Amino acid sequence: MGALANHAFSKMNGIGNEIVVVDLRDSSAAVSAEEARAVASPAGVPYDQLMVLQPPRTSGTEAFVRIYNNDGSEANACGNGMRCVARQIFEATGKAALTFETRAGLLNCWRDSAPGLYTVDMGSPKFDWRDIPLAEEFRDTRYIELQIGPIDAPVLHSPSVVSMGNPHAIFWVDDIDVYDLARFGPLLENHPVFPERANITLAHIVDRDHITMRTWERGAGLTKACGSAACATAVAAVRLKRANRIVHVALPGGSLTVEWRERDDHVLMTGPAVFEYEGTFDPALFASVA
Ligand SMILES: N[C@@H](CCC[C@H](N)C(=O)O)C(=O)O
Repeated sequence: MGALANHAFSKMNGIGNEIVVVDLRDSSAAVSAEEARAVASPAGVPYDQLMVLQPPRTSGTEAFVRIYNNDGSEANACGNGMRCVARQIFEATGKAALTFETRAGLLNCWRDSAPGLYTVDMGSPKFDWRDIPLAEEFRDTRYIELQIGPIDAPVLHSPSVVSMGNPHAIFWVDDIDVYDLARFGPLLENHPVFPERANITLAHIVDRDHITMRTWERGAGLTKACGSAACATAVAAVRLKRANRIVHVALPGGSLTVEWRERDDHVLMTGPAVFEYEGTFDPALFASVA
């Protein structure tokens, strides 16, 4: 039956990115890909990412957080989901700052001075083609040239690529709404140059302080917001010398502020985390899970 039957969950969102949080810190059970998919099934609780808190592995951390996309795949990083997890633990503990561990490493989170906003230190971006990863060598990842058959939109051939713990490709366009991202997204996500697939973003630089964007997420499809994509996009724009180190990023579900801090190379993402409802998983959801 697995780890989640009859277990409590919180449904939250980070600027419209649908997040389910499950606290399994008192258990040694792990969530399988099949269980994660069962939660996302029509009878379950719709989500883009399922954030599962497991017992801490490193002293000084609150939890090891495993992150599942709704196709059951696991991600190393999820900015919006981490703000939701942080809000839940801030409210439970009253602490002022928290450290979590993810497959992307240790992440520090704190409450912003503005009420209702939370900051996650997403760590350092990576640009080397081996770290993103790409299937072949590209010396300069500020732009790479993709060989793409069925896409006849030239701007969708030369993205910037960045790892923010997970792989991102950012396509710079004049208007983020004219391209059919639901059609191009899956083709680009699964392009052979991305051996671990990639999150696909269309972004427009409004001015040095403002970017608009929308994302087709690896493993989750079109979402209202992707926090790590906002960080990757801000960093890529700074690398191209087209944005300042602190930039406001507008996504379909709301806005984030992203700072790529010069002194330690870390990327700080600030935004809200909204609590929607809580519940208990119906065991019937997992009846066919091995
Ligand atoms: N929505 C997330 C990103 C979640 C993971 C992503 N789909 C991946 O597989 O890399 C965010 O807010 O960062």
